[in-house]
Order: sequence, then C-alpha cells, then structure tokens
Amino acid sequence: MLLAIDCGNTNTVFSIWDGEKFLCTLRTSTHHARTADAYFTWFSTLIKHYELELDITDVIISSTVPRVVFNLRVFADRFFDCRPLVVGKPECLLPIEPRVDEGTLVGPDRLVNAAGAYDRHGGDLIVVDFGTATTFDVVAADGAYIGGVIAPGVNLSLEALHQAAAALPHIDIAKPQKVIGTNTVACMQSGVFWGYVGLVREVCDRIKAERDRPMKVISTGGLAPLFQQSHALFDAFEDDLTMHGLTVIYDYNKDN
Ligand SMILES: Nc1ncnc2c1ncn2[C@@H]1O[C@H](COP(=O)(O)OP(=O)(O)O)[C@@H](O)[C@H]1O
Ligand SMILES: CC(C)(COP(=O)(O)O)[C@@H](O)C(=O)NCCC(=O)O
Ligand SMILES: [K+]
Repeated sequence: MLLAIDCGNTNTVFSIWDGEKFLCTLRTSTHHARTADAYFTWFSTLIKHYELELDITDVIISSTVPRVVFNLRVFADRFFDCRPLVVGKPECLLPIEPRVDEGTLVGPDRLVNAAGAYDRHGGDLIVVDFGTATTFDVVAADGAYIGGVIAPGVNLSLEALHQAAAALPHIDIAKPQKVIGTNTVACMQSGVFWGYVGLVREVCDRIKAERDRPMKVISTGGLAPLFQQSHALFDAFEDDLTMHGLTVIYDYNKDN
C-alpha cells in the first residue's frame, strides 16, 4: 500500500492508494516545523476514523516547501520503515523529463500534475492549479512538462489587498452575482473573482496561440471548484489530479 503525500505552501494532503483506488484522503496545514512524531500523532488519530486495514509499505512525497521534506522522510522511515521517493530528487525518475531552461528547478507539484494529466488525457494540455499560487503547467504531445505560467493565488491576492490598504478587510473569496459591487466586500470579491476568470481565459488563449494547436484545459487545486462553472474555462475539473500523478510516478519508478 502506498502513502502519497502532496505538500503545498498552504496545505499538506495524505492519500492512501491500494493499487486501484484511494482509500482515504487526509488534509492538514503545512508547517515546516512539524516533526515526524507530530505527523504520526495526527495521522494515526485521524486514520482510526476510517477503520481501514492498513499496510503501508511505500511512501512518495511531492513538496513545494523544501524544509518539510526532512521531517516527512523521518516519518516514512520511522513509522513505515521505508525510504520515500521524493519527486524532484535525482533518484526519483519521471516518465518523461521536463524541457525547460537549464538549471531551472520546476516545482515538483507541477511535474506531478503533468504526469497525472498526461496519463488521463494524453498530450497537449494545460493544467491550471488553484493553490497558494495559480499555476499553468503546459504538457507537450509526448507528455513532457515544457513550462507554463505562475500567477498569484486567489487568496494571496485578497490577502495582499487587505495587507496593503487600511480600509480593506480580510475576506473569503466567493463568486459574486454581479460585476458592479455595491459594498466594499462585493467590490473586492468582484475584482478578484472576475479578474481571475479573465486571467485564466487570456493566459490559456495565449498558450494555445503560442503552441498553435488545440489543447485541453484541466483545473485542479483547492480553489478550482469556485471557477468550475465559470464560462467554460475548463474541459475537466479533477480534484485528485496531483494525487493521481503521484501514483503514476510511483508506478513508473517501480517498473524501471
Ligand atoms: N474547500 C476549500 N474552500 C475554500 N478554500 C479552500 C478550500 N481548499 C483550499 N482552500 C484554499 O485554497 C487555497 C489553495 O489551497 P491548496 O490547493 O490546498 O493550496 P496548496 O496546494 O498551495 O497548499 C488556500 O488558500 C486554501 O486556504
Ligand atoms: C509555483 C509554486 C509556488 C506553486 O506552489 P503551490 O501553490 O502548489 O503551493 C511551486 O510550484 C514552486 O515553488 N515552483 C518552483 C518554481 C517553478 O515551478 O518554476
Ligand atoms: K499551484
């Protein structure tokens, strides 16, 4: 049984894969100072709720936060007696190497998204991941990650407004009914929500024009559901795309 760990800048997600399906998914906030023992306390307490027969033999980790990897490695070693595969490290093979500028360290989450999306949809894709940052990962016809776009995340944009302007409150994102806000909160939500709809449309159109071919657009990430119904931006929404990519990379390493 595989424990797949996807650590983003905001949230860390653990999923258990039995070779055919995910048995359960647990989410906690990302803290670089969390120890291996603290991970285990949290994990073992929560997992009881699912009443599963667990036999975890392997662990794979993708982390956009380099500092958490040490404690997750200790966690895997101490409690599951295994050496985890860490995406982005030389010993973790990728089904196909990224084609980017030499010396570029691509976020492992983006490599994982590319692998997961290619496995499900084939090539010529754009994966839009609404996480801490909003990333666009471009996948070529052969499945290679060939670059993309990094924009500030939705919540980060709202937080930046609040931090920089004395009269703007801390608010949560929501889809506004109208564009013209008639109060401060509605104005902020409109700017960020409709601004992102425009951002996604413009960036995807330009990527397709630059690649000069039709491309499928897949959305994922914590805030993707909010944009799912918005004006046919996406061909598919897959909230488990990163987790699926981790199982694809794990299988590839087992076989090679
Ligand atoms: N179900 C949800 N509803 C509202 N906001 C969410 C939800 N899940 C995640 N978020 C928010 O979406 C943002 C991105 O979350 P996530 O995709 O987990 O980020 P990351 O992968 O970068 O850690 C965060 O600001 C988080 O607070
Ligand atoms: C762009 C990111 C911050 C997105 O991370 P996330 O929103 O998932 O926490 C992450 O993929 C990253 O740190 N990338 C490194 C730079 C690059 O991918 O080119
Ligand atoms: K992201």
